Amino acid sequence: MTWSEHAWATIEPIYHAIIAMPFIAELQEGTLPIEKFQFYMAQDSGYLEHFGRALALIGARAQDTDDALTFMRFGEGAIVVENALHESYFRDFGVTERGVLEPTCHHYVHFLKSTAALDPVEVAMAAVLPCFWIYKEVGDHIYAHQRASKNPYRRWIDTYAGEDFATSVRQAIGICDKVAASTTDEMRARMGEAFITASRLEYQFWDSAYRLVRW
Ligand SMILES: Cc1ncc(CN)c(N)n1
Repeated sequence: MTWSEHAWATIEPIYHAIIAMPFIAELQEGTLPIEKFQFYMAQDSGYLEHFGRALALIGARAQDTDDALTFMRFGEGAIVVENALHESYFRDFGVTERGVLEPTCHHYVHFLKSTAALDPVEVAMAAVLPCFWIYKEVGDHIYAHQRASKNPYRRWIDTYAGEDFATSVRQAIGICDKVAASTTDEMRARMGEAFITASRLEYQFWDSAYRLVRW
């Protein structure tokens, strides 16, 4: 079993809890109240900026230059491509400003940035993996189960169910498996812990958007 297969098996209950969340079910049906999606969008815009910074930092710290380049490109993608996407979502969904990072987003981005800066780079790579992998699985799940012919959230769903994103996800998983294969059991366990923490925070991110949790 590869490191990533084992890691995914450990977060399977979290993933199932995520796809059972009202936020995801209502996104899929197109019935999610607009203010919950607006809250999510505004927080996610802040998230993506800091996620991009964390990815660039991991790129700078990666041992292998190909991996460094891949992570720098991930960072560019998060900041440039996804923020541009969010600008158009802001217009389409009537979000006027990003606002402050609310508690869950604040905690999540600071977990990612401190891990990227201070923990071994393998652990940092594992910490950002759920941001790729869970979104891919959730995007595929929603895409496969959607029934509404006119879903206002269709473009969002298509982004994460698309082939471009799938390619990045495969690359991120591949790099984690490669670095895991050449490190110690202790480091693999630390990678697993970081993967679980970020997966929990993915759950919290959607949950707090559904409940509109503010400071
Ligand atoms: C909170 C969060 N996590 C992950 C992704 C996907 N890059 C995202 N847009 N937002």
